[in-house]
Amino acid sequence: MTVPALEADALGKRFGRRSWALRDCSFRLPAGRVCAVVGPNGAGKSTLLALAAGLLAPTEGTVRVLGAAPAAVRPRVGFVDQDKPLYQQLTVAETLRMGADLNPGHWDADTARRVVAGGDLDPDRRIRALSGGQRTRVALALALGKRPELLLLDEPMADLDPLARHELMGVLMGEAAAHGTTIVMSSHVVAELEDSCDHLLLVGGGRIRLSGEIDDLLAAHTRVTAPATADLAPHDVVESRTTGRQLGALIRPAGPLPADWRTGEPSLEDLVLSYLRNPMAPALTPAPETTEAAA
Ligand SMILES: Nc1ncnc2c1ncn2[C@@H]1O[C@H](COP(=O)(O)OP(=O)(O)OP(=O)(O)O)[C@@H](O)[C@H]1O
Repeated sequence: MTVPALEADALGKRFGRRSWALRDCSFRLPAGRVCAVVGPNGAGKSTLLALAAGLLAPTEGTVRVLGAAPAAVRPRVGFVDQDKPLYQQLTVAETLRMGADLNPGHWDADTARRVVAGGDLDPDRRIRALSGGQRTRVALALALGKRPELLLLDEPMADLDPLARHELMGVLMGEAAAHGTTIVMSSHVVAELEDSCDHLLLVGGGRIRLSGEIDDLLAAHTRVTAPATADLAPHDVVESRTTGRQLGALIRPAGPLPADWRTGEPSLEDLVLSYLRNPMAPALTPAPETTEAAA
């Protein structure tokens, strides 16, 4: 069996005495996947990534990264925090040199230089003089230069312009394809993730609400239009709305659907938005054994 890139078992993190940022999170991410982590503000995405990066310790449960405790595999993991912490007084070139010094034997200078060059950045410019998006580019260059097996990115595209997003997404996908790098990336822009990600973790209220391969998750759901009197009861209902004599719903069918219902597969954005609009919708997180068998 291949070792999963990321594996959480009943993982929980509490800040202070009562406030749980994450609770009872169990999932398994096979190696080599590009995984989107989505969820509303305050859902627990950054907390989850910081736990995986070993920057926070779990309050309960476990998280294993590349088959080991996060702290034990730090050299094999790249992490770009939402705040992109960099040394403000260093220049761009000095920052990349620091990357090379900190990662002897596995520093990919070409990739790091290419990421920086794509932004037309002056290598002698100090970090403190860069814009937010330019800083993101340097942070991504540092993380990619490390040639990590797992790359954890907390909203990496948030302050990039559309062209830079497109270009850097291409660089990330190129890395994943060329080196089998597992990428876990939180984002609020779901439409952008549809073409690049193959795995989804939807976090809400500190819990995992959806986890799995995106194709499987989409195939498990059906958007239906039925007569207003239709009985949805045997199915798991994510959301439903009646307008006049018609009922529109997103369901997880529990069996064959009546022939007079119109049906279609949702898009990823439709699926995610439906779950976000309906925090009480039943979760779909395959049992770890199932994921393991599929892997
Ligand atoms: N250091 C901390 N101390 C206390 N509470 C915290 C801390 N970090 C996060 N939290 C709380 O944990 C919860 C989850 O926060 P987290 O930053 O993980 O959410 P998020 O999904 O990344 O949100 P966003 O999309 O806004 O970035 C929130 O209620 C937040 O207030």
